[in-house]
Amino acid sequence: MSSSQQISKPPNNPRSLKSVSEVPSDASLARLMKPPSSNIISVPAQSGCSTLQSGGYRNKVALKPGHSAMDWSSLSISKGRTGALVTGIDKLISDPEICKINNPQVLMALKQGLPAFKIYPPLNINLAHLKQHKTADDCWCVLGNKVYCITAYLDFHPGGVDILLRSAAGKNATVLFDKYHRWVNYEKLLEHCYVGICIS
Ligand code: HEM
Repeated sequence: MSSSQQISKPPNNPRSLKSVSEVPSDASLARLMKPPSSNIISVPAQSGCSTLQSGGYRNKVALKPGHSAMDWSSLSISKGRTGALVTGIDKLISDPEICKINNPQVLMALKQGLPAFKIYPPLNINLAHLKQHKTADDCWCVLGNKVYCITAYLDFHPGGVDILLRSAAGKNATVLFDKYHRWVNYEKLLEHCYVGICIS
């Protein structure tokens, strides 16, 4: 075989033999591809989520300027890290029942200004005490078995302040939280608002 014949020999790849018009377009290729369903974890529908109501209706509220998810993230990192987003600590320290159910060293750390989310072992908080934090300027709730102060988060909540004051303030909000948005990572979102463990 001469060197010129070698150069003109068509390559082995059969696709390169087709004319441009024979090569399937992206859309027709996509039709031929195996559906990706085998890679997708099946997630049950969220019946309580307003996003799934007919017509794509969403129950989100218009947040005030400066109250986006990004703003919350900055606030949480700046102020939250110092413990400044947790309200009502004075009430906690002066509650005799709380003093009884907590290790004195844990309470001392709190009195000395250590942010609650940094305290280990975490503070124990009973339901009677939780109920004392149910107003817009001092609002706590339970998610899972964890107590969070959501006072600063109220105005950042995409579902609005009212629903939180009605259904979460001073209460265990786990069932409703999961009903509306099980996918929201509250442990991350409220990381610096963590107060302690709820003991019943
Ligand atoms: C207490 C901690 C809570 C946090 C950190 C939180 C966080 C969030 C976030 C991040 C969203 C946006 C979700 C998305 O776009 O996919 C949202 C939406 C919403 N939340 Fe909450 N939430 C909390 C509690 C609750 C509770 C207790 C209720 C109900 C009683 C509720 C009702 C709603 C509603 C109605 C929406 C709008 C959903 C939509 O229309 O798609 N939230 N919340």
